[in-house]
Amino acid sequence: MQRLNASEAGFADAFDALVNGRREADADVSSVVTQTIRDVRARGDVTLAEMTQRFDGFDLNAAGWQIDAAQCKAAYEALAPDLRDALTLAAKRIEAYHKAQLPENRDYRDADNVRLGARWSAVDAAGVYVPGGRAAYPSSVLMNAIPAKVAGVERIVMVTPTPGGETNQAVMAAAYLAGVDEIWRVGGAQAIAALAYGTERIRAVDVITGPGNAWVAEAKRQLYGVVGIDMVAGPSEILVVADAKNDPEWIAADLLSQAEHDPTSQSILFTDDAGFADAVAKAVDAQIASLATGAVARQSWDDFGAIVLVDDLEGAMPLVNRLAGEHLELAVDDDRAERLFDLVRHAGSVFLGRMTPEAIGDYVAGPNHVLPTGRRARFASGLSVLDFMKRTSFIALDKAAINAIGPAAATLADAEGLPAHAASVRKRL
Ligand SMILES: NC(=O)c1ccc[n+]([C@@H]2O[C@H](COP(=O)([O-])OP(=O)(O)OC[C@H]3O[C@@H](n4cnc5c(N)ncnc54)[C@H](O)[C@@H]3O)[C@@H](O)[C@H]2O)c1
Ligand SMILES: N[C@H](CO)Cc1c[nH]c[nH+]1
Ligand SMILES: [Zn+2]
Repeated sequence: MQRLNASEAGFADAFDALVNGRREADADVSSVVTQTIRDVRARGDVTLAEMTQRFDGFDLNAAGWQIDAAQCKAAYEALAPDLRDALTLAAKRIEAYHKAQLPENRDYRDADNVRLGARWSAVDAAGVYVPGGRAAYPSSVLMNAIPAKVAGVERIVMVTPTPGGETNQAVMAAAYLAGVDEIWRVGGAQAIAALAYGTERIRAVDVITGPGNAWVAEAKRQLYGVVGIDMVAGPSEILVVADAKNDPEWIAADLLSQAEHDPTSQSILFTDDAGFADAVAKAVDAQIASLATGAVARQSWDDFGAIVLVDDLEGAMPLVNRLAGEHLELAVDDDRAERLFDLVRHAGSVFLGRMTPEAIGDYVAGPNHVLPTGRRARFASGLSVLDFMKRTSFIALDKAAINAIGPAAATLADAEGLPAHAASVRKRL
């Protein structure tokens, strides 16, 4: 973990390095992914089986390529009651939040009696990536598949790695709860390529959503345009802005909640109190020692973690905006959290006040936990129902309407040197 002090000489350069440090697609990841995409296009299922053997350690042809609906239903029914209740609560809250995102069609006539509007429709097929390399993510099943369902997608195809051939009961139960139509036991960049281009077994989809590690995120980025994507959601990140009135143990746990996802996750604390910074650093070290995920969290914290000491928390906000983090906690009194929130320009999701740990958003709050990473909150938003929909505009004119606006169109066509355009309008005037 690096310690930075905003009032020391050299801070600007050190902070620039923190902002510009690449944790995700370095040249290696990028070229490996390009080659993987080529291989999947050329050899389809053969490549998927080979890569699954190499990375997930099992034989797809022997273990089976798919998890079927009956297995998912059985997993749901066999789930421990508290886990089933938790999944159900999460699903209900996620569904309610995302239903409110459904857009409205428009259809109206303007002052020239031109009929204008736009009609929303769902994509035909969506591929949802559910990570599964280091941890199993039933919550990500819900966060992807429920918005797709709410949007009205007819075919929801889930891909997820099953390391060692082990299927995860909670993931299957969540797929049943969310109404996933197909599940393929493949992961990584190869699964994204399979969804984008199709293989002998897997039919291509129109949109791919979901989070994943650096290879998965880079594959989505490279395949955008062949398919639609939600955004690039790679290794998790958290920025915490906290004053000394917090319990350092709570803030340490918040930082570690994202560090434990991936060795390239990033957790950064901004505080205005050097003593509090020391206490959090100490608590992080102590807590890592007792985490089952401690090795991953240690690597993330050591390599990418930071504590930034600032003069005042309001002054930290321009720095926070430059980092444009996936998650931002404002762990201060509620009224101050509102004031700091007003200064936020770039963040995937914001957690207000001392009683709102980021982990609540990961599971049960309702807004989507698939969020832009790698500073992409500057231009991207979290997954929503709209990622599974597209808008078709429409125009209808009658004689009066074309006489009103047609001459201007013909004049513009003349100016562009496109006489067939001009004629197609003038013939109707
Ligand atoms: N941003 C978000 O919204 C969000 C949400 C949840 C999880 N996440 C992130 O998702 C990620 C989950 O990662 P994971 O690894 O546990 O699961 P994963 O499913 O994303 O990746 C596992 C797959 O990665 C591939 N892979 C692993 N090492 C490779 C290598 N050296 N070369 C090529 N391919 C390789 C393999 O195919 C493997 O099956 C974490 O980074 C986590 O932070 C992000
Ligand atoms: N924090 C992750 C998004 O970066 C989402 C998640 C799922 N489960 C636990 N956490
Ligand atoms: Zn998380």
